[in-house]
Amino acid sequence: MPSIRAPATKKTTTLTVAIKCRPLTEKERLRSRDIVRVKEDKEVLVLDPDLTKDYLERIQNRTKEKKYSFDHAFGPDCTNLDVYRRSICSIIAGVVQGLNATIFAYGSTGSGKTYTMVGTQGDPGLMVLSLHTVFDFIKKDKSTDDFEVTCSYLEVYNEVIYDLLEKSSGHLELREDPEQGIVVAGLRCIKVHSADKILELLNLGNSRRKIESTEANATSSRSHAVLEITVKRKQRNKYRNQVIKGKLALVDLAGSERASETHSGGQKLRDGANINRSLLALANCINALGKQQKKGLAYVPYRNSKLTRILKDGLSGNSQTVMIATISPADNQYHHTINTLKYADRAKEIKTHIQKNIGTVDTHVSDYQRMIDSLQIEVCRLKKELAEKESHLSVKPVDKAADDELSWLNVLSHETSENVQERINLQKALFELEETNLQNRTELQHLDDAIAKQQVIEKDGAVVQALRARRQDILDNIRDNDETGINYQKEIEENEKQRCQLQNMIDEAISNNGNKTYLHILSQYRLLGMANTELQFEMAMRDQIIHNQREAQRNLWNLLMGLGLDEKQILELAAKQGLTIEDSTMTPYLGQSDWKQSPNLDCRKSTPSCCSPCTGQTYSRSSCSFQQHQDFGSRSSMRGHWDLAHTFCREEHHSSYYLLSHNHSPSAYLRLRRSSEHWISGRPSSWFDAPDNHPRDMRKSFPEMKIQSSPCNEGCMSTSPFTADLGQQVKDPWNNTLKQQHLKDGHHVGMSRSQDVSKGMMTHYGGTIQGLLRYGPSEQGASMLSPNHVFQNNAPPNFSDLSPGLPSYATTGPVSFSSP
Ligand SMILES: Nc1ncnc2c1ncn2[C@@H]1O[C@H](COP(=O)(O)OP(=O)(O)OP(=O)(O)O)[C@@H](O)[C@H]1O
Repeated sequence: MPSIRAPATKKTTTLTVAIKCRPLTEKERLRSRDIVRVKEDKEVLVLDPDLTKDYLERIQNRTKEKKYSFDHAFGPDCTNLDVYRRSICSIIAGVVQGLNATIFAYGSTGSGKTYTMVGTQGDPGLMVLSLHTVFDFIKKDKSTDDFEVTCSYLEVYNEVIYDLLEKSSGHLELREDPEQGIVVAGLRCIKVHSADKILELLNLGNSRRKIESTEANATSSRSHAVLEITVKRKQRNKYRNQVIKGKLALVDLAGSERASETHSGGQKLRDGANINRSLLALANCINALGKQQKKGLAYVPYRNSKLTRILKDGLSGNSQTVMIATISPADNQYHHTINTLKYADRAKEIKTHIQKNIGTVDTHVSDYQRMIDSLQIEVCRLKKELAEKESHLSVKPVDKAADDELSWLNVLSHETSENVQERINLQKALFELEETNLQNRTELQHLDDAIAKQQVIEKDGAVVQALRARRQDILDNIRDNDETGINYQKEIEENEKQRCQLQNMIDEAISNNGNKTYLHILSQYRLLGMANTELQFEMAMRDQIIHNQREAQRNLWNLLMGLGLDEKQILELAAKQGLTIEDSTMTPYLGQSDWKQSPNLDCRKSTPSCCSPCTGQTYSRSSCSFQQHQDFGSRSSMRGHWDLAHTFCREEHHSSYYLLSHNHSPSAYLRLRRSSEHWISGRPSSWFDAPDNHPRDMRKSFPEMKIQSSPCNEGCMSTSPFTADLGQQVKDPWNNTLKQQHLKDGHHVGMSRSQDVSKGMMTHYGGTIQGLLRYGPSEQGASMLSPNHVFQNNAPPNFSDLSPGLPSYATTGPVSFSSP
C-alpha cells in the first residue's frame, strides 16, 4: 500500500552576525590610531580616519564616519570566550540534537580571523570552545543513546581542496549528495572520543595549512580552512533505527587583501588572486542572498568557487549560521573595515532553513553511488597502470624526448580532467540559473494577472503600484540572471573549444606515437573520468529533483493543515484513498524512498497514461516542473512502466543534460521555449528550433498553454493516445529492447548512447526520440543527426554496440533527432 509521511518541519532563521574588533597590535600602536568604537554590544561606529576634517564638516555630515548595528558586537577587550558565550554557545546544543551549524570568520587580512577561530592557549578560539561544548553535552546527556563523533579538516588553496588530516593529501573533488548536501569525496573522517583528540588533529592540520608572511600579517593564512564535526546519535528508545546527525562546520577564511598593500609577487600574488576570487564569489553570494530576501528570486552564484559550494548549506540551506566579521581598529584599515561591515550588514538579511537530520538512505541514489564508486575504482586502477607505465618508461636509458613527451601527456591529462570538471560545473550553474528564472517568470505571470485584476478595482491605486514595483524587481532579477547566463554560455563555449583542442592533441598523439598502450590507457582514463563526472552531474540533478519533491510534499502537507484539517481528518481521508500517512514525530524524516511511493508518483499504477489528481503540485510550480522532470530516466522497476508523457523538456548547452517531450503535445515546445527563451536570444535559432509544423508563437497557436501554470495540466495534457500506447509498450526504458522500439505511429523511442570509438571520444545521448527538435554542437554526436534526420531503416542505432561495458543510465549529452 502506498504510504506518505508528514515531513519534518523546517524552521526559518536569520544568519547571526557578530562583529569582533581586535586590539591594535604592538606595531600598529606606534603609527596608527584607533578609530573603531563598539557601543552597547551591538553597535559599531567607525570614525573618519581623516583628523583634518573640521567641526563644520562634521556637523554637516560630510565626514566618513559610519555607524552599523548587528546582532552582537565585541570590542578589543573581549576575549574569544565572550564571543563564544554570547553568540555561539546556544547553537552548539542544536548540533547534538541533529541540527547543522556553520560558524565562519570573515574579514580582511590580519583582522583576527584565525585568532578568533583557533585562538591561543590563553585565549582559546571558537573551534576549541565549540568542541569542548559538544563533548560536554554528550557527557551530560541522560538518554541511553549512542553517540559517534567524527571530524574532518580541509583547506581550499588556489581553488584545490586538500585534506589537512592527511600527510600528503592529493586533490579532492566536491560531490553533491541528496542527504548531506555538498560533500568532499575521499576526505578523511576520523572518529574521535574526546575534545583533546580533535584538538590534537586540529593542531596537526593547522601545521599543514599554507601560511605565509605578508606585509599585512606575519602569519597570514593563504587558504580557507573548514573543520567539520559530525555528531551521530543512534536512538535506543522506541524509534530504534533512527539516527540523528548534526554537523558543525567551523570555517577560517583566508584574508582578502590588495596586492599593493601586501607587496607580494610571484606565487604570493597568484595565491592572493585566488583567495580574492573565492572571497569575491562569497561576497557575490552574500549580495545575492541579501537581495533575494528583499527582491525575490535572484540567482546565487555558489558555483563560482569551491569555497562557496562548500559554504552553500551554511549560507542558505539547512544550517544555523553565525558570521563573525573581524575588523582591525587601525585608521589605515578604514576601507577594509567599512567593506567588511558592509558585507556583514548585508549578511544580516540572509535566511537559512533548519531542520533535524534524521537518517534515511535512498536506494536509487545508492545505485548511482555504486556506479560512481565502481567507475572510481576503475579510474584508480588505470591511474595505477599509468603510474607503472610511467615509472617503466622513466627507468629506460635516458631519452629526453620520451621524458618530455611523458610530461606533456601528463599536463594534457590534467588539463583534460580540469576541462571536464569545469564543463560540468558550468552546466550545473546554468541549470540552476535557468530554474531560478523559470520561477521568476512564473511570478511575473502571476503579477501580471494580479495587476490586471486589481486595475479593474482601483486604477493605479496603492496595491497596483506595489505590484508594479514588485514586477520591476522581478524583471531586474530576470535581466541580471540572463546576463549571468549569457556569460556562462560564453564560458561553456570557451570550454568546448578547449575540449576540442585537447581531444585533437590526444588523437594526434595516438596516431603518431609508438607507445600506444600508454596512450590507450590515458585515453581510457580520460573517458572513464568523463563518465564519472557526468554521472556525478546526473546525480546532482536527481538531488535537485528529490529536493523539489520534498518541497512539493511539504507544501501539500502544509496545505492540508492550512485547510483546517486536523491530523485525524487527514488520516481518514487518506485511508479512504488507500493511503497510509505516518506521523512525522514517529517516523524518520521523509526520504526519497518515500516519494517513490507517494501518491503523486504511484498514480500510474492505477492510471497508466494519466497522472492522478496531483493537487499538491498545483501549489509548487517549480516542484512540479521537477515532478515531471523526475520521471525522466527513472528506472524504478517498482513502477512497471515509464510514463513518458510526463517527461519535462529542458535545454542545456552542448553535451549536457536535457529532457525531452515524448508526444506531439505543443506543451513540450512551449515549456522549452519558456524556460530557455532568455538564453536563446541572439543565438542562431536553429539551436533550438520549433518544428516547422508548429508556429513559433506557441501561445497564440495553443491557447491552452496559458493555463500551464497549473502543473496538473502539464501532467495531464500529454495524455494522448500515443502516450497511452507507449505506456503499454514500454516495459523498461533501460532495457535494450526499448532502445530499438518502434511506436506504431512511426516515432522512435529509445535510450541511447553513442561512442565514436575511432576518435576515442564518447558522447552520451538519449531519451525518447520524437519530434523535430535539434540540439548540440556540430562537432559532437549531434552532428551525426541533422535536423529532421531519419534513422536508417527508421530505427535508432544499435546503442549497445556503441557503448561496450558501460552501464546504462539516464541521458546526458547532445542529441539531434527527428521522426520520419
Ligand atoms: N583579539 C585579539 N587579541 C590580541 N591579538 C589579536 C587578536 N586578534 C588578532 N590578534 C593578532 O592580530 C594578528 C593577525 O591576526 P590573525 O592572524 O588572526 O589575522 P587573520 O585575519 O587570520 O589574517 P589572515 O587573513 O592574513 O590569515 C596576529 O598577530 C594576532 O595575534
